[in-house]
Amino acid sequence: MALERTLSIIKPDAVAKNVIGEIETRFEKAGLRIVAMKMLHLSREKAEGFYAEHKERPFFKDLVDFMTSGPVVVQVLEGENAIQANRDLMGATNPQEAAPGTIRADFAQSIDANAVHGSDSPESAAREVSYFFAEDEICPRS
Ligand SMILES: Nc1ncnc2c1ncn2[C@@H]1O[C@H](COP(=O)(O)OP(=O)(O)OP(=O)(O)O)[C@@H](O)[C@H]1O
Repeated sequence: MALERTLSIIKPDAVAKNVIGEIETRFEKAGLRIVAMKMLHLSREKAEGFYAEHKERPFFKDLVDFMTSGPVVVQVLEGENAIQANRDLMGATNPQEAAPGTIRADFAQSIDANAVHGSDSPESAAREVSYFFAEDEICPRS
């Protein structure tokens, strides 16, 4: 077991539904420590850079439109196997396929408006955490 950090985003649909607190509670109850957090409204440039790996995909413009449609909450979660633990809490990308009790099953309405993002590998976690946070904005490891 390894202590990891992962980047999580509460997307505009979940912020608009007033479920920020419920989602943060799930992280805390699962033993994922919130070690950095900020609310912001992404510019197109910031959202396009974040999702650069998807820029040739047909859904890229819709994804950027959606991610810039309202504020998001970005946080760094730390814990044992945090990357996979967070993805287990999130559920499948398509909420119709997400297991009962997951964040997406409970709060998401569609594959675009799917409530949360979570890094999917150690490499993407490192890139994504540093895309939003300087090292001195993250609480030191406990
Ligand atoms: N076929 C699709 N149609 C529309 N939007 C999509 C589609 N596939 C993915 N997306 C959107 O792009 C995001 C990034 O896709 P990716 O394949 O990285 O999914 P993910 O890793 O499950 O989700 P995320 O990266 O947000 O945690 C998804 O969360 C979703 O909002």
